[in-house]
Amino acid sequence: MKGVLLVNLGSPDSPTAKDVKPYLDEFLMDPRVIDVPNWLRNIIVRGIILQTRPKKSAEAYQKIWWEDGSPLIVISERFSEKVGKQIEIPVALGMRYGSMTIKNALQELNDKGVDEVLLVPLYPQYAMSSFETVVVKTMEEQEKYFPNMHLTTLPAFYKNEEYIKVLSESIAEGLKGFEYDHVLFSYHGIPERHIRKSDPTKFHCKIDGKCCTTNSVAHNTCYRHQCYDTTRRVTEYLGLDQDKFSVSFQSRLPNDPWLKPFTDFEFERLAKEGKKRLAVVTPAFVADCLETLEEIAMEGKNQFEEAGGESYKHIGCLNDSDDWVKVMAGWIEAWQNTEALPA
Ligand SMILES: C=CC1=C(C)c2cc3[nH]c(cc4nc(cc5[nH]c(cc1n2)c(C)c5CCC(=O)O)C(CCC(=O)O)=C4C)c(C)c3C=C
Ligand SMILES: [Fe+2]
Repeated sequence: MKGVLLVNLGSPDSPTAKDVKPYLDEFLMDPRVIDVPNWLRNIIVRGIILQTRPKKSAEAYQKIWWEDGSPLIVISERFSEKVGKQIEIPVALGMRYGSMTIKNALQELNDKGVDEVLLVPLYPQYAMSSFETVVVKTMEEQEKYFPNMHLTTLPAFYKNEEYIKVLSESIAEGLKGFEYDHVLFSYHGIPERHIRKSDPTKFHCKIDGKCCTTNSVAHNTCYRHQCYDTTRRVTEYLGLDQDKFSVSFQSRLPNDPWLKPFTDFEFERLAKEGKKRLAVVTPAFVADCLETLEEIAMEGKNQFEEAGGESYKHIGCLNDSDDWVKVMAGWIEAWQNTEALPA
């Protein structure tokens, strides 16, 4: 029997340093997130980052936490429930980090008699620190605990026409009635090294301003290309002029070189260039979370206004909107009936 496993990143159990610390430990000790030798990751994460970050992160989580819990988790649960109501096969929700484990979600499906699973990493673009780690972890759990299960993975859907349409239309809706000079497409950042590591050709990705627009098989796993391509498709759909939008990358850690331009620097640059009315969209996320609600909607607004900006709007993610639920349910039904996966 067929079933579906939706997976997102996960959140701490509560917005306290006590609960944020083990969550960050699991997250940052993932070799696909901090990709250095084990001994060095131990020093960086446990010896340095976890000494101060849990308190700071907990404070940020407190600002966005909902009565029902973490926005990312609550929204993902609502989405999963709505998708479940539109299709005929079981759906389970798991998180890569934290207490809503992938193993428990697979167990839930197994208990319902599911032995053919469609794995849906809830990330539009491919990165080794998001999409890939979900796939690898799910395969490990499946092989260890559910050897009779068969897994199929839904590919990163950044260029799928239905996704682009639903994303573009939700952005258009968010822009309605807001007079803007500029739309900033802010994607989660990753270290530049991850781009080169994920390049199967080992020579295409140079991050030189040309490689992301020169055709290559490397684009199948290139986060930077996929972010720019999402932006190109959405702005074409919306008919936005080239000088009305730009791309940036947020949420970096203070280690290696990360993808540029940085979102916080862009707030300043745009305000100083006279783009006083700014809309910000965050298409690396399908559900609003700490990175969108705190870093963009709250901190970003302050940064932009301090730099001279006058009006600012964060346009929320697709979340559990009916149109997005319909798109996901359609993909699942296509796989259920014909094994087809969205292109
Ligand atoms: C697009 C998806 C994501 C990628 C790629 C990604 C890479 C990445 N993230 C960190 C470090 C942190 N990210 C944190 C929060 C966070 N990250 C994503 C998504 C991606 N991360 C989401 C959805 C969230 C929010 C989770 C929530 O509960 O709402 C955090 C925790 C918060 C903080 O302390 O800032 C860290 C740390 C790295 C190092 C990385 C790539 C190498
Ligand atoms: Fe992150």
